Amino acid sequence: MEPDNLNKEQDQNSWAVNAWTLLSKLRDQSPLIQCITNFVSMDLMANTLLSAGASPAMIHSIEEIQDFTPHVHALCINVGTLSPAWLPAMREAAQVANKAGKPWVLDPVAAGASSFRLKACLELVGLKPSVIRGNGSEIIALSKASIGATKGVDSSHESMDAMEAAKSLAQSSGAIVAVSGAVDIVTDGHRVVGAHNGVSMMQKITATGCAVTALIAAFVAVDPLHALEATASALSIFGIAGEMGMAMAKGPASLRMHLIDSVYNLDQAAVSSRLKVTSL
Ligand SMILES: Nc1ncnc2c1ncn2[C@@H]1O[C@H](COP(=O)(O)OP(=O)(O)OP(=O)(O)O)[C@@H](O)[C@H]1O
Ligand SMILES: Cc1ncsc1CCO
Ligand SMILES: [Mg+2]
Repeated sequence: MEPDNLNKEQDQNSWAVNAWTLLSKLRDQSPLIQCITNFVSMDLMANTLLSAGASPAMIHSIEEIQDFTPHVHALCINVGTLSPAWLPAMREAAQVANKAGKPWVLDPVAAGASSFRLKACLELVGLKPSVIRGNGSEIIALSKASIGATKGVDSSHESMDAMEAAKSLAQSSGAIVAVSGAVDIVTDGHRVVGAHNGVSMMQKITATGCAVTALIAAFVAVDPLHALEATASALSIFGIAGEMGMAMAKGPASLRMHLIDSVYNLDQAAVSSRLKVTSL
């Protein structure tokens, strides 16, 4: 084998070993993940976390944050069905998590759909999330801080179109930025990796993006010092489960079921034979 190919194969192996190690840790440690999330995603998000081995808690009332948030292992904030009443709780949860040294992850759903939403997302970005995960259109809107014609919660961009936006958002915010799509991009503003697993039918199930953001929170909870690697691993694991689920599915509704089963049943052989992460 050419030395270049040998290096790539070793790289691939070490990503697969790392992703499997993190999933195993998650299953052993069952981190508690607080999710302040939209009404559409609550079910799929909680079930994705449970099937991966984490312990989800959809606790969003501002009255509970001071008591509860210091004890979680990570926090996921998702603005999908945002209304003014929810914002103070999101703000406070992010601040309490920061104070307690707990990682938190932001999903800026439909960031470019309205000025209210964009302003809220930019404020949350300023509260120092460890990771921001959005689709291409969301990351472009956040990075340019501008609203515009959008398809709402769906992306009108390929993830690759958002590469420069992702790098610049990572540099300005200090967060790891992930853009989901055919290739999931993960960057710290300098290094960029692509996670290639997944099937396009995952876009036809609402809240798969929200669910993978929560899964990222769970992976970062078990490896907070390596958020880029944890993020790429979570995206890869979810993508592999999508591929395996698709082999049994007849359409989006049955893929949803098989996706959750595949996250639950994932073994080392599937991770090491299927995982594909490359430098971009
Ligand atoms: N074309 C594609 N091929 C393979 N996998 C894809 C493709 N598009 C998206 N995915 C995968 O589907 C999942 C959801 O990504 P998507 O970009 O649709 O998120 P989203 O737009 O935020 O979704 P939602 O808002 O409904 O939660 C991710 O795991 C992503 O890797
Ligand atoms: C469809 C939808 N609308 C607001 S949030 C959400 C879930 C996918 O982001
Ligand atoms: Mg989304």
